[in-house]
Amino acid sequence: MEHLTDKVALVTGGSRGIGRATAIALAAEGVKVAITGRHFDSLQETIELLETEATAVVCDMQQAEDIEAAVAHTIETFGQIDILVNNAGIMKTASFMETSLEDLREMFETNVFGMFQMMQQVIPHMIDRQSGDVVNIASMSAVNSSPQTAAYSATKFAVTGLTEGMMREMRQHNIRTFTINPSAVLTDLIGETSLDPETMIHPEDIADVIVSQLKLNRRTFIKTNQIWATNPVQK
Ligand SMILES: NC(=O)c1ccc[n+]([C@@H]2O[C@H](COP(=O)([O-])OP(=O)(O)OC[C@H]3O[C@@H](n4cnc5c(N)ncnc54)[C@H](O)[C@@H]3O)[C@@H](O)[C@H]2O)c1
Ligand SMILES: CC(=O)[C@H](C)O
Repeated sequence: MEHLTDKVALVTGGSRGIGRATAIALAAEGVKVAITGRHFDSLQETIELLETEATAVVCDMQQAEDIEAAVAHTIETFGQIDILVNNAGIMKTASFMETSLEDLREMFETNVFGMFQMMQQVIPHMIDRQSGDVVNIASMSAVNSSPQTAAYSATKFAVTGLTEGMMREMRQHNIRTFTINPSAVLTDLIGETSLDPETMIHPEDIADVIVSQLKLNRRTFIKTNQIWATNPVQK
């Protein structure tokens, strides 16, 4: 297994949920962490939980100049980026006929275009160093689409396509790319559910999977996974 100590990670959407849990888990491994999000105060709350060198940057994934500035800040602060965790995302649920074009666009802006721009900013630094790890959070909604989530699913299917093609181009540069496909995780994004929270996946469980995959010997990686709750029960 690889050690992650002294590596540098940039985690998007680090203010809560899966992003916060991942930042905490990476920090516990000795990784220096930069987190991004839209609100300075909630980013600061995460920073206080990190037992490592850490920095926070306000960055709206819908703004290309914010993404550029966040990457520049991370490189200026830590000198490199070894691990990019593309986690920031939104979900708006509605029946197909009630889905507005505006909501579809907003989800594509954050979940797909933001991720695309973040990768285009970070990957050149990884190519220069002939090493890097990109972790893209897709979803089980990238595998199966369902009533009420056709538009969200479309963004996550797009994440899969974007990620796989990029991965096939970049592995010749020793860049590993992991697509993470969780089912329902207990976070603000999922909101109220009929499931007993204790039986759902918790954000820390996703963080554990990410850390364990990153620790694999660099000659190998898990291209895509599917993370399920063992026995989700109704409340
Ligand atoms: N919770 C689930 O059931 C679940 C399941 C599968 C995949 N996912 C994916 O996991 C990722 C994280 O979701 P979560 O469940 O932790 O949700 P969350 O709502 O708790 O966190 C989402 C994070 O993304 C940030 N974010 C949203 N829009 C942004 C923007 N425009 N610019 C910058 N930051 C922005 C938020 O501020 C927040 O920090 C998302 O990509 C989501 O689609 C979640
Ligand atoms: C919210 C989500 O992405 C689903 C449940 O996989």
